[in-house]
Amino acid sequence: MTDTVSFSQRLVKAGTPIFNEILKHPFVQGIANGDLPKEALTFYVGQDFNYLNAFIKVYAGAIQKCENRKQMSFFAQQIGFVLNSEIHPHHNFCDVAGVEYESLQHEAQAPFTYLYNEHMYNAARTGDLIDVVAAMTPCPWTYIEIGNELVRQGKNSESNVFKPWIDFYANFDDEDGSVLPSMFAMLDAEAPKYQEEHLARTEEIFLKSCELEWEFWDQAWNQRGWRFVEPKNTL
Ligand SMILES: Cc1ncc(C[n+]2csc(CCO)c2C)c(N)n1
Repeated sequence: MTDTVSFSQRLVKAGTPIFNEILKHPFVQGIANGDLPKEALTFYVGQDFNYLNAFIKVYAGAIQKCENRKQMSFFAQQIGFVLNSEIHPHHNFCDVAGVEYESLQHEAQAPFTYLYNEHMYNAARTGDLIDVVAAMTPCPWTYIEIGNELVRQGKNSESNVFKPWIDFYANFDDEDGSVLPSMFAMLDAEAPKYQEEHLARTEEIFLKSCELEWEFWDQAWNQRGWRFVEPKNTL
């Protein structure tokens, strides 16, 4: 019976309690209800710009672990996508906050941005392809699920200032070449090569990224910086 559950389904099942907490988070509820403080929005965009730069570099690290051109072209396409398209939801937040996007592109890295980025870099440095993909999957998985859930709840009405953000993620896989199905397929193709001991560690990598997604929202909601250190801005 357990054999019928794919590895990606196992990860999604394990991550669902964390995803449910993400949905309840006041920042995500603020997107749903079209009401977020300017400070939370600008903090989020400044940190997310930094996160996306790391995400692109982790894709480059994943390319080094590929065994065929199909996998390589998927990651290469995603690098282009993150560079060119992920900026749309950022512009939505900036427009609502009334700030220029360019003014938020040199923010110092906050603690959970650092932790999440380093978590992905570590998977790319020390793990196999399955481990890097496991570290990266909660990013599209949770955002696409948030978008879909908010559309199901009818939150993307014309009156919601965050309609463009919700629609962007709800329609995500139509626009950019099925990132989530491709990542799930890669996880499922790699998983049979490993013993349970390795897969349990891969699951932990996935779950840590899920938890760091929650922390990323929470960090922006509270504008949480370093306690004692004053970090330098990114160049
Ligand atoms: C903290 C954080 N997590 C996820 C996303 C969403 N996201 C970023 S890149 C990408 C495409 C993957 O190829 C997606 C869905 C975000 N913006 N910030």
